[in-house]
Amino acid sequence: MEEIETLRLPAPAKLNLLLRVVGRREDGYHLLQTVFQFIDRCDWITLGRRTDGEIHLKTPLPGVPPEADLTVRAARALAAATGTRAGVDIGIEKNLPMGGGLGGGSSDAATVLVGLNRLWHTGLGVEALMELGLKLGADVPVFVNGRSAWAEGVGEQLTPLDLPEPWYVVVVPDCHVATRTVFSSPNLTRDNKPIIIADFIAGRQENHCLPVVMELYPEIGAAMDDLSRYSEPRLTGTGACVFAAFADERQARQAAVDLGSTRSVFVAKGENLSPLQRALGFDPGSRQS
Ligand SMILES: C[C@@](CO)(OP(=O)(O)O)[C@H](O)COP(=O)(O)OP(=O)(O)OC[C@H]1O[C@@H](n2ccc(N)nc2=O)[C@H](O)[C@@H]1O
Ligand SMILES: Nc1ncnc2c1ncn2[C@@H]1O[C@H](COP(=O)(O)OP(=O)(O)O)[C@@H](O)[C@H]1O
Repeated sequence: MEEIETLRLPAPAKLNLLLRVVGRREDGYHLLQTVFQFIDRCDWITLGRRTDGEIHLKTPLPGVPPEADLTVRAARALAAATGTRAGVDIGIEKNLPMGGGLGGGSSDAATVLVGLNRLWHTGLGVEALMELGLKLGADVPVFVNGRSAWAEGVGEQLTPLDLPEPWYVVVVPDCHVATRTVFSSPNLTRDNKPIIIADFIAGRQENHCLPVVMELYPEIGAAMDDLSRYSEPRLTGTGACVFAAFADERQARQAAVDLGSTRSVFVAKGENLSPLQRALGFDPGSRQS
């Protein structure tokens, strides 16, 4: 069988369709209830095999030292866990705004874990990859698993959900939100009562970070006001991006054209199977990686 030398794979964005803060762990991390859905807007990751054991980032991102980049950290984590002597050249085509609440960094890391596990023949199962990913960021496991999900804990306790797959208009406000800033605000309500999945299915879609985010970043409230002229606006994660769902692609595209005269905006389709797993030909329901 011919050896694969290079893989080029998508790293999709996620939206948080709900984000609730229901407590705090001893280490200060917040306990969440959230719903993740993927969208077909993606970064693209290229992985080229090296035989010298080096892990090299060919396309460093502005403001992110290569050793801090989540793709490099993911590759190092997989190498350390498996003891492989293989190396890799990593390329990132960045389409997702950084600090946008779309999970781009976490998704890049997940794509490296899943892609390199294949390129390097390291043979870890999906659970082991999710566990490695969790050490890199709370959002990495859902991108490794690749199914829309209800999540609890810090986002690692996943229950796959079969959701409607609407069109989304996503507005990218002109500001970056540091997740840490939002979670360290004294004004964040941290003791909300937990709900159950059926409550979400019945229509709950609040984001408990929204009041703090609107107070710290007025630009995000302004973007929500603009989007609310077309459909009900929501915040993804701790922001900055806001989004609204449309049943119809034409309406979504028309809203994006209107908003696009003054704002950075894109249209994307909700997807319950991640574009990464689709690209790798994973059978939904199969646990093979
Ligand atoms: C809020 C969510 C929802 O999907 O997404 P984003 O808005 O960042 O995309 C995630 O849980 C983001 O998880 P993760 O990607 O691990 O967050 P990081 O940026 O590493 O977190 C930065 C800091 O925020 C605080 N933090 C983060 C997550 C959490 N559940 N509780 C916290 O208190 C911690 O102080 C942490 O050191
Ligand atoms: N490959 C990467 N892509 C994006 N951000 C990265 C990456 N590696 C490290 N980071 C750091 O992670 C931070 C959060 O990135 P990102 O995942 O895009 O935002 P969010 O968590 O708001 O969805 C960035 O501001 C950056 O400093």
